Amino acid sequence: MSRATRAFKVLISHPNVPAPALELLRSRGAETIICQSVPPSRDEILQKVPGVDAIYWAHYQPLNAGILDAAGSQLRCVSTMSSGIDFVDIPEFQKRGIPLGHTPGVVKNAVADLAIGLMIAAGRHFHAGRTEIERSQWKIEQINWMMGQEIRDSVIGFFGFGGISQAIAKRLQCWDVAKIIYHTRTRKENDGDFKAEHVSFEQLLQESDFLVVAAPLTNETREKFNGKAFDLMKRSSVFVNVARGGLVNQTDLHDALTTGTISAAGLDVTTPEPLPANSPLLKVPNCVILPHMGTQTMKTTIEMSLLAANNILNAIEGKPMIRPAY
Ligand SMILES: O=C(O)C(=O)CO
Repeated sequence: MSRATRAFKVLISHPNVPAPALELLRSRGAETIICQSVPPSRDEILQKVPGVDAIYWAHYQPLNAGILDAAGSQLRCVSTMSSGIDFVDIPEFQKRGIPLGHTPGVVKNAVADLAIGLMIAAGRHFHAGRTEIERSQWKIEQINWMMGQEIRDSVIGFFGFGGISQAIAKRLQCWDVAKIIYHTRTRKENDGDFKAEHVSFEQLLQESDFLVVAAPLTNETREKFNGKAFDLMKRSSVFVNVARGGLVNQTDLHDALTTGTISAAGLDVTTPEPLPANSPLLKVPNCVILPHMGTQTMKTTIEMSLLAANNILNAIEGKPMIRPAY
């Protein structure tokens, strides 16, 4: 056992946290108390959390005062196993001075791969094409059928230019794109590494052939992509969201897709999640929808799980978390 600490208790909110993360915690003195319900049950968490030293939050349900109160005043730290932390009441953590960690960075490659998949799937009408086969409407004899948007010679726009956007931009360096532009509050110093240009939000909307959303959900970004925004986009543009459904007004997106205001959308995230099977968005042929699986590769999931475990171990050992959330 390396750098053994006194025994401490960690509540693990989900039974499927990868074994390497559990083994790491145990090798450093943790007693792991693992919730067994899938999806996680708040009742089970509330029953098991009293008295723990740390909480390993491996799902997206609200993490707030109710959980912290139930844990008790001995609680020393919490880490989510996620990059996004929009479901966490951060002011409550700050008020109590409880260190909070999360797992950005390690998610970027898997999400970038999936984002490019969505750009192509939406831009080249994968879902509409499949639907036409099922409807026996295969019209290959029509030269202008299923015309899509190529990545080559396109302006690629990013809303947010953190790790995920930069991983996409890095991949696209050899795709012969016309230009890479992005909108963030302030210019990113390393944007030259990606030959990317900082632009206003309006310019991003007006110039992008593909507009990729990869930014946190905050009060400032909530429903940033609404009817007004879609109206400014090109009619041929492809909208991709790999961040959070809450950045988009989904009714307005539905209207923009069905009225031809924009050409297509590729979404890994929606509101709500899970998206109900009768959602009108699922009936829109020019919308490719995935069930929030951006990080669903074993490699990335293990990396996320180890980072969350190391956040906790650092805090327990009195060191700064590797990826503190505030
Ligand atoms: O890590 C996150 O926040 C995710 O949304 C994973 O897809």
